[in-house]
Amino acid sequence: MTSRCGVCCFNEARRVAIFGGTHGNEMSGIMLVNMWLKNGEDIQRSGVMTKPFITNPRAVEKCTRYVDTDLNRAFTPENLSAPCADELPYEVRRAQEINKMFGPKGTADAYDVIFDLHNTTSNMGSTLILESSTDHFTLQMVHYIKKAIAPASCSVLLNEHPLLKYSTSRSVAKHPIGLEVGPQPQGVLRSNIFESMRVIMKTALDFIELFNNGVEFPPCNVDVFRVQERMDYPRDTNGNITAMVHPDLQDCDWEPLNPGDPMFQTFDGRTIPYEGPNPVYATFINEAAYYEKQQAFVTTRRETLAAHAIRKIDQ
Ligand SMILES: CC(=O)N[C@@H](CC(=O)O)C(=O)O
Ligand SMILES: [Zn+2]
Repeated sequence: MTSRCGVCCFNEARRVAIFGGTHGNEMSGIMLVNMWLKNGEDIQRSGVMTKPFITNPRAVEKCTRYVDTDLNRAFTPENLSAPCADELPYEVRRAQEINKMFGPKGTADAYDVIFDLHNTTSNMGSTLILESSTDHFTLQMVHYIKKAIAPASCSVLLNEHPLLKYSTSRSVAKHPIGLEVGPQPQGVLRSNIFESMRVIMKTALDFIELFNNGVEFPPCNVDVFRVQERMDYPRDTNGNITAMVHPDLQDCDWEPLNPGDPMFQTFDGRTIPYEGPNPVYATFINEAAYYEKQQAFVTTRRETLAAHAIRKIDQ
């Protein structure tokens, strides 16, 4: 990235990948990618090479999140540099392959953009997930998508928390972006969720085409929800949960959770309130995949980010 006259300049985004099946039971992304592998009409844009790709085929085949370990946590420097060996967990070997094909992560050879398609059992609607508040290319893309799909809406989750950030499949790209759409049960395909995801992907590719054609995008603001804290269920000494998400919180993703508001409900009907110091916005509420990660929901706070003007580097 270079900056001149307050405009951030980036190389054309010529190599773009769309990942589906990073989790093998999140059906919309898997079905879309398989559809696009057969017929790529939706995703063809002039001057853009877009590659649809199933990231965890063994998990897809079994319709399970992962086989040995979560692929969307596997792209750590240690894993990516581990000597190749048959004893390595399947997803670690797969991460190394993906890093070779689409990376190497952190280098000039890496793909320009990787979209990673996910579904959640939470009532989050369409959510774009960003990993950096200073990537003005993805901020501009998110702004474009939000405007283009209105009155439909799309939230933006920013995960650059020093401890809670994880090493995603998309992190191999120069500009990583996650797309999380719910609610959709694991292993289930819902047409409305599939369609929302398809529209957002088409819109994102429209943005990339415009950018590559030399369109300059003026400065703008983007409202995001920044990941703050992970909240676990109450558990007994054996690690079993002793309460459920409270009915007043269930399905209330992106709504304010105030100190004193009901948070959990014990099996005998007692309410456990939220006791944080100030109001937060909860999301990933009751995500099925997060029971094993000791996480009932995530708290976020709202923030407005200023995106710089961008355009492509003159060649
Ligand atoms: C439900 C789910 O899989 N969510 C994704 C979120 C992300 O891609 O950052 C994950 O935990 O990897
Ligand atoms: Zn997922």
